[in-house]
Formats: sequence, C-alpha cells, structure tokens
Amino acid sequence: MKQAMLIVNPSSGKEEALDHVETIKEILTEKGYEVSVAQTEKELDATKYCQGACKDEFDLIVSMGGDGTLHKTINGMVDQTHRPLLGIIPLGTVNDFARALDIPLQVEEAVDVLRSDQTKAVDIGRFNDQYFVNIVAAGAVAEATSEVTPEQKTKFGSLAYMMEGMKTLTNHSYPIRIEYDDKAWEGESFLFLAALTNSAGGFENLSPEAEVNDGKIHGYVVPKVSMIRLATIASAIVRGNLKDEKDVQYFKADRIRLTSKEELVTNVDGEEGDPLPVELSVLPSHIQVVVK
Ligand SMILES: Nc1ncnc2c1ncn2[C@@H]1O[C@H](COP(=O)(O)OP(=O)(O)OP(=O)(O)O)[C@@H](O)[C@H]1O
Repeated sequence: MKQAMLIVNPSSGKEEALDHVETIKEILTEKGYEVSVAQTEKELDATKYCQGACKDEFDLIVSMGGDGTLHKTINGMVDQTHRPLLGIIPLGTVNDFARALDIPLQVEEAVDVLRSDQTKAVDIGRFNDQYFVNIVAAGAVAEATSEVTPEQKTKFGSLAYMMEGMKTLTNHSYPIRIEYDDKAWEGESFLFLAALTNSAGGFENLSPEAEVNDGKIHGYVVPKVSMIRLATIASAIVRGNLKDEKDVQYFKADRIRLTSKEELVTNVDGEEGDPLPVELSVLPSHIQVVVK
C-alpha cells in the first residue's frame, strides 16, 4: 500500500490546519494511500518528520502550514535519496510557494488539488548548507523583513513586508560583491534579491521571469540611487518589471557568491539566514509537487 504523511502545523496562519485533516485523509484513502499524521510543535519538527518519511520510503508528504512549515519540510527532503511526492496546503498568511505553483489559496480548493494526478518538477536552491524554494534577500532590507512580527503578517499580509522593507531601503545602502557564474558586480547597493519563483512576500510580480523549473537563479541588484529613482524602482516591483528599470542589474545564473566588507544579514524564504559570505546554487527539477 502507498504511504502518505500529513505534516500539520496547527499554529500556521488562522490556526485551521487541524480542521482539514479528516477531509484530506478521506481523499488520500480513496487514492489508495495509508495516511499518517504528524503534528508539529516546534521549529525543526517538520524537517525531522520529513526525514523519517523519506527514510521509510513514503510516497507522498503533504505540508499543511505556511511557507515556514513548507521550507522546513523541504529541508528534510532535499538531500535524501528517496524523495516523496510533495502536496501543499497553503495555510499561512503569505504562501509564496503555493502562489508560484498556482495552487489555490482557498483552502478547500487546495485540498481538492490532492485528487489530481498532475505533478510538476520544481527547482530547489542551495544556500550554504541549507535550502530555499522562493527567494534570498541580502542586506538591511533582509533584516527588516525578518523583523516583521506574526501579528503584523496576520494583520497586513504582504503589505507588512513592503512597509518594513521600504522604511529600511530609503536610508540604508551597503557595499556588496556579487559573483555569478564567471561574472561579477561590485558596488553600493540598496537591495539584492536571488529568486527561484515569481512570488515573494506575497508580491506575485516580484520576479515574473523566474519559472519554478527553469534551472536558474534570477538575480536583481538595486544599486544605491536617488530617492526619486528608488520610488520608481519600488513601483516597478509592484508592476512586475523590476528587471527593465535602467539602474537595476538583472542576471540569470547557476551559482552566486555574495560577499561584503560589512556585516550583512540575509533573509531566506522569509526567515533570517546566515550572514555574508554566502554561496547559492540550484538543484534543477529536484522535487515533484502535486498540482492542479
Ligand atoms: N504547534 C506549534 N505551535 C506554535 N508554533 C509552531 C508549532 N509548530 C510549528 N511552529 C512554528 O511555526 C513556524 C512556521 O509557521 P508557518 O510559516 O507555517 O506559518 P505562518 O507564519 O502563519 O505562515 P507564513 O510563513 O506563510 O506567513 C515554524 O517556524 C515553527 O517554529
């Protein structure tokens, strides 16, 4: 019999994950799965449960939570030899990865997707010795977005990231060296983003050129510019044409190395990551996700 594990974070978003467990069990039982349920209590539980399910050669893992739960689940799967199929029920406040994969944000509809036999291979990013699925940001804005509280997220959603990010952007630049494949950019920058998908912080147009399985990391450097230019660039982020702004440096790469003379933090899929220096690379089409 096929084996499925539901990794359930009861605290994500509006705290409704447990309400959907029975329906999902029924759907998967009909599809011939034996279903086990693993409820998370703390930060690394999702990683631990997922590692166990990979070692026991489960066929399907369903992440029921927000991007944090998904990020931790995927981190338990990426370096395993047996990687089960991944189902995603977006129950967080932002749910960037679900947005990027066109998985409905309406929970009942997302649950219904589990009936589908369609799957899509997606790229996974390596960030030093951990992994990411959406985006890495470097510099002061990364610090600011890590400081967005769960209360702000619940109240303002993606706007909370925008508000914190913009507050910081307007008065903070930093020296950075970005080596990508055999090229390099060096200078004062307001913001550096490395995207694997189109959506980050709930902005589905942030990096529209990034396809989930194009095997590339999409880099955007916003250099230090005047406040007026910065306002135009900020509106280009919302409109979805950041890469066309004349001061913005855009590139596609297999590998990126970031260094700085200053102490700089990073933000990885919405959570604080290692400070620079960091190395990024991509594992092309590494995980199969159930899609509609
Ligand atoms: N039972 C639990 N009670 C409280 N916190 C938990 C529990 N289980 C896991 N966590 C914490 O919840 C965090 C992940 O939350 P998650 O990102 O899924 O939801 P969210 O913050 O509401 O969503 P989003 O990231 O989309 O805004 C994990 O980092 C983990 O530390």
